[in-house]
Amino acid sequence: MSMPPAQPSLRWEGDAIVALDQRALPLDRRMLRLATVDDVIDAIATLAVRGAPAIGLAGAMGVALSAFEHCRPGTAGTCAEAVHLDAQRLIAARPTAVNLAWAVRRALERVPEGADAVLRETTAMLQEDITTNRTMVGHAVDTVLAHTPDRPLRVLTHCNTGRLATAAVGTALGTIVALAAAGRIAEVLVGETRPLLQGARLTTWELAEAGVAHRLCVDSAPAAAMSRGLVDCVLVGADRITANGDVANKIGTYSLAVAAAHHRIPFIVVAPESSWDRSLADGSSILIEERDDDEVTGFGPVKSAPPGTRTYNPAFDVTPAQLITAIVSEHGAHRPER
Ligand SMILES: CSC[C@@H](O)[C@@H](O)C(=O)COP(=O)(O)O
Repeated sequence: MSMPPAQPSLRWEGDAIVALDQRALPLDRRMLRLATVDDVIDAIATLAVRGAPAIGLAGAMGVALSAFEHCRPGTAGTCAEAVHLDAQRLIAARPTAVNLAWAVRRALERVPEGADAVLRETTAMLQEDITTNRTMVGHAVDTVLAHTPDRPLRVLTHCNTGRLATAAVGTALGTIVALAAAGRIAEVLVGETRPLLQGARLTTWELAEAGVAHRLCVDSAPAAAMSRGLVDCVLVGADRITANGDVANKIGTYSLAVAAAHHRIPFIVVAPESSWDRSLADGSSILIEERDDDEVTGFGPVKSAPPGTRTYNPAFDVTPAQLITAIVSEHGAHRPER
């Protein structure tokens, strides 16, 4: 199956989820058909579907798949129990992005009304993601322009926060594409985002698709680029934002924020309201996903470290609120207290 560029990264089709396999990009555009809860868990855990809003939507659709499997007339008791167990497994597929738990729980609320009601809820969530993206990007464009010089900008971004990570234009990357459409982008510097290369494989692909000028750099280059005046603003997404404004995002985000603060460069986070977790006072209690050694000791079949090398491989880090210039959602810009 191949997909023309404008189609969304995931959708419901017939009796299954159809998703672009992000593991294969940019070399191969193949679509996956996820017909069972196990398919969805595997797609989320292996990052075939990735990015906080997108895994939330996939998780919610996973609840719909579970409801269609377990809930038929006369199965009320067993249905609720079975779907709740599947929901717990879906939430556990990736622990850091709160959007996953938020979306799965929202879909779960519809289970007593039957599987069709769960599916309708996921369709509503998908539509909401489209309008949320649009509104959020509008606020984020205004916020960036309020904090940067009046000329085409050099912006730096990390990981992938575009249409692949959401159901629509994206968050930070959607903002960059909108700024480019308004003639306000000179160049985007894209951090490659080791170990799984979401920047190198996905963000460059999206920027090329949108016709936005960009250069790829290794994850250790941004501080040097800032010191040479190559960065006017840093724009990133979020996986979980705590009550005080601490932000968990892709590993490497924290070091970008430290470097940006040192160089007095605005550091702006763009994320929907569903990325906020106000039940946590600050980022110290965010559960950070640790991933397998082999993501660091090589890439795909190519090994770069001696066999048996142990690794430190957190998928995310936490940027303290005081390093953040603004956090922008569909409700507007929030400036964390310093
Ligand atoms: C709009 S996506 C926001 C975040 O989910 C994104 O910045 C990120 O860290 C994604 O990590 P990933 O491990 O690729 O799912």
